[in-house]
Amino acid sequence: MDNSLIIALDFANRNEVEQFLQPFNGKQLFVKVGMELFYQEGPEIVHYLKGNGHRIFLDLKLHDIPNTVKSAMKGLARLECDLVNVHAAGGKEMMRAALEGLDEGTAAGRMRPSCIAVTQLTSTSEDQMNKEQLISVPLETSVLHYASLAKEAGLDGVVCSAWEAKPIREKLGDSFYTVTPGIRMEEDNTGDQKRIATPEFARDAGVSSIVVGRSITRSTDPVNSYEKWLDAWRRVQL
Ligand SMILES: O=C(O)c1cc(=O)[nH]c(=O)n1[C@@H]1O[C@H](COP(=O)(O)O)[C@@H](O)[C@H]1O
Repeated sequence: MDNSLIIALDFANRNEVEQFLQPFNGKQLFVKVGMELFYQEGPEIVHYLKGNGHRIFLDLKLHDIPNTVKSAMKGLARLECDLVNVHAAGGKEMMRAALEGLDEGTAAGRMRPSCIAVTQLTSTSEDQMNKEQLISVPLETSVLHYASLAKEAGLDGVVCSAWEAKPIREKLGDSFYTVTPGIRMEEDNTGDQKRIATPEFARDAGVSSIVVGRSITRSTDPVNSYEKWLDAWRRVQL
């Protein structure tokens, strides 16, 4: 999670993933497998990507009763991904159960996957949160609250927007990961994201990693686009 650029492989099936990866000529990437791809292809897609040397963020955003999350995480740990996630809204007990499941499912001698909690989705605006979730505090307060719960539960970090990364680091420390989607270049389409930020803004906020999906995966030249993004992200890291 150390200044990585994570590519969100939001594709419908393995065939599309293979087509996307083919021009990268075996380059090892940090990729995110989300529910669209996983629900279609199952654990096999993780084996395939790992087999090709990619690091994996398995983004299934677990949110259920603690017992169910624990059992699900026990199974997911066996896939030996680098990073998995839950929804902080599931509560501290559920987050602790997620870690217990991961610990139980991790083979002896292996590192358990890092586990982070989604705070408020980057597609959620403050107005929407106030009206639809009936949370009447500012959005940053809600994100900080969820981040604190995640830390208390023992998680390794959170998913948040780059806008909340700095206050989270200030409150919870630099070693607590802030993984931030909703990153866009000035010229990119916003799509359904509400709390977007540029790579430069993310750098200044000190985020741990950025997640980039459609700006790369829907580009007419994904390799060139990836290199451009990597350049921007690396340049801003200096
Ligand atoms: O957990 C996530 O990865 C996630 C959390 C969040 O708050 N917002 C968010 O966009 N994501 C994911 O990050 C990716 C962003 O994709 P793009 O908007 O296409 O760059 C998608 O795969 C989302 O599922």
